[in-house]
Amino acid sequence: MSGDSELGFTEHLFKVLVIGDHKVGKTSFVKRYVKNLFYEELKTTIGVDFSMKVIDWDGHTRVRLQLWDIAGQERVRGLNRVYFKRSSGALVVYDVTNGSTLDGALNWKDELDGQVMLKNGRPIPAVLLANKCDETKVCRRNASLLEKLCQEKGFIGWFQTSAKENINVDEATKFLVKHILQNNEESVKEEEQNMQINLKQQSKSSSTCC
Ligand SMILES: Nc1nc2c(ncn2[C@@H]2O[C@H](COP(=O)(O)OP(=O)(O)OP(=O)(O)O)[C@@H](O)[C@H]2O)c(=O)[nH]1
Repeated sequence: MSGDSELGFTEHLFKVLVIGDHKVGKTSFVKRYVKNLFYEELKTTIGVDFSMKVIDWDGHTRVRLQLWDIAGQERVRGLNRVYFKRSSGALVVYDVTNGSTLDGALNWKDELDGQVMLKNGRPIPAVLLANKCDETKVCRRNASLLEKLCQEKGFIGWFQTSAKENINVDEATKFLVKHILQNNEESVKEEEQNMQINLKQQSKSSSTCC
């Protein structure tokens, strides 16, 4: 959703999903990003938690980011179709200390692509987050595996992150928002082009009429 504010800002409201398996650090990532806080102990998310962050992107663009932190268990419960609707992008999180959560992240990405897409049929931008990197850094071999997975699965990129140590939290989110804004610009252009084509066709058919 986009519009012009009275102050001359273009305002955008984007819904961003934060998805991944149980305990990989989704809520921690959001809390670090929005409030710059970290907790060693957190209650398990039930259903979905919402947070909002307002970003002054540049001198004339303001982005309201609505973050949907979806409980890891929700994939099992199959309620994602409801949560994924009208989302503009996704942060797909796994825990570097728990290898099976990478498979989980790839499954989340498959589900996402099966349920939501851009107007032009392409997948919505998604970034893969290798979280808890304060515990073990992603080694070079794993880095090339992640590159490969990103290409195969259509992630726009990956970051090693730590919600605990505040590593790459802003950077990864900014990277995603940049892509969302680009997609938004492209779809506005496509709509304008389609409108012009329609107008041309209408004026052609009215001039040849009778
Ligand atoms: N070392 C380390 N621990 C983390 C990090 N991020 C989260 N944790 C810890 O991991 C545990 C789970 O974090 P949550 O943020 O609740 O995970 P979640 O993915 O939201 O979990 P669900 O709500 O069950 O889906 C907590 O004990 C956090 O303190 C991190 O970057 N590094």
